[in-house]
Amino acid sequence: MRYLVSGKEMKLLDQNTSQVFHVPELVLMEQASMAFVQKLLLLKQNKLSTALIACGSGNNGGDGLAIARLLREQGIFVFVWLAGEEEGHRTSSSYDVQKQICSAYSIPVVQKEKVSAGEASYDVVIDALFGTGLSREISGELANDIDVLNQLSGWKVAVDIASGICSDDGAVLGTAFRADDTITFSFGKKGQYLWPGNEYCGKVHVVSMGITQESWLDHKPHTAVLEPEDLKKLPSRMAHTNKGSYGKLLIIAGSVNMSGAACFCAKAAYRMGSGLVRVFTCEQNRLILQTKVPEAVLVTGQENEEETLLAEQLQWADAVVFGPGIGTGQRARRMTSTVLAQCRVPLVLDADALNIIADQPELLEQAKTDIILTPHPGEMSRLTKKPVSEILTTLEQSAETFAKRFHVICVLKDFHTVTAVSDGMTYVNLSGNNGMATAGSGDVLAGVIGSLLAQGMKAEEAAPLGVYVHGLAGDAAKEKCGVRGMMASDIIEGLKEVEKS
Ligand SMILES: NC(=O)C1=CN([C@@H]2O[C@H](COP(=O)(O)OP(=O)(O)OC[C@H]3O[C@@H](n4cnc5c(N)ncnc54)[C@H](O)[C@@H]3O)[C@@H](O)[C@H]2O)[C@@H](O)CC1
Ligand SMILES: [K+]
Repeated sequence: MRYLVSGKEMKLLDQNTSQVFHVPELVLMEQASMAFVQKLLLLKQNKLSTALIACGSGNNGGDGLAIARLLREQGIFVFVWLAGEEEGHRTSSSYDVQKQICSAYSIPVVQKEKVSAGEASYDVVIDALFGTGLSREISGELANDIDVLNQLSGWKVAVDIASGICSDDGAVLGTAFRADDTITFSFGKKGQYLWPGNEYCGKVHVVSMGITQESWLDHKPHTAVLEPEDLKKLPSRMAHTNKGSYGKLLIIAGSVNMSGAACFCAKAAYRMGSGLVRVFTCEQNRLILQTKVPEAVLVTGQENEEETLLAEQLQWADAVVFGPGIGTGQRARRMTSTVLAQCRVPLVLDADALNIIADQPELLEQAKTDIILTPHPGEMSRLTKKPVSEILTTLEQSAETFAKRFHVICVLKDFHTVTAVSDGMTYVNLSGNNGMATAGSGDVLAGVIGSLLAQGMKAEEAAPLGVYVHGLAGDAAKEKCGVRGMMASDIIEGLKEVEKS
């Protein structure tokens, strides 16, 4: 697991490193610039001969000037564009020092007219206009400067973060540099991974520059990303075990004409390691389920006995998934009330269950168990009565607010799904790909998380780990069938590969 930080947190880390550990700002700047250059050369395998470095007037610009000097040492023809100064902005003291050094080494400075005329081309265009200090919309000439940079040909690389992207939430403040790669210092910044910032920052590379975990002091980071080493947290398999050792999962899913959701969910749960899965569904789905997932035990009942049967099944289970394909009719509404009132084991609420709860979110307050909700932005919009556009641009905040308000775990699904758990941690998921935007993908996720819960994982661990594993399964599916042809069943097959990774 590694942490992601906001701009404010990065400033705090910076201050603590300078004030408590006595590392001067210029030392950090030098280390950052050296790490940047090392990574840059590694990425292009030393095949660079010309570079343009656009510098703002703060410390991001100071980095840019130091990078110019270090690239020159490597025999690269560098040109710096002092865009911040040209626009009359106040310079930082470290920027002033770096500029003096650049002048002493006669590093060539180009003016805007020359850059915008496109007279010269550069192998790499480096953006050092703004970093984590960006605090308001970019306007006027500086906005135009960014447009000029975006129109240049060549490889585009941002120093720390693409200028114009808010480090906290990924918003575009006015306009933004479009980077192919971003080389960032010490910790990933949240805005590099949240939409739309992720599209502007390109591939993000975190390099070390001398700020360590010790600089957190008493402050606790609260946003994290899971990594391959976190797979060690998956429930272990013991030698002398049987199917009962790996949890009893109840999946309440499917309705007339909706059998697929139950199939995907149950199959995914078995592929995730469950020993026993029961599917509570309607009688019409018997044939298809018994053909597609013969391993699952089916429970169906007549309308007059369904409530009693459901209550019995809730008693049997170690964990429950409720919602995929149940519809939003009277039967589904009755079941929602029963499940929320009577379930005493960890519960995943997905799909139609979320649409029903959207009409009565207070039902969540009555529940007496750990609840994980897995809405996509459309379902979240119905749950919160906020437009989808707002949910998409405030993904982390939306998940966190909902989790806190209802004391639940909120898995807000998107390209980079955000999971807010009730203890205050939030996870941004980086596994997965756009091939997973396909029908049934959400049912697979619900089955994966449900399976981990039934195997005894705590809800606050099962939710982010399930999301991560689901993404890895999607990545394995991409290897086999690409993104266009990927179907939910391929993601289920991909689950088999995760263990090997
Ligand atoms: N955190 C650290 O410890 C280190 C940070 N370094 C660099 O320093 C950067 C942060 O530097 P700064 O805090 O000086 O900030 P920036 O260089 O990102 O921005 C410069 C200044 O521009 C002003 N500004 C903000 N928004 C503006 C807007 N829309 N239009 C015009 N002016 C605006 C602000 O006063 C801000 O301080 C990092 O991104 C990184 O590149 C490195 O030098 C290494 C050490
Ligand atoms: K930048």
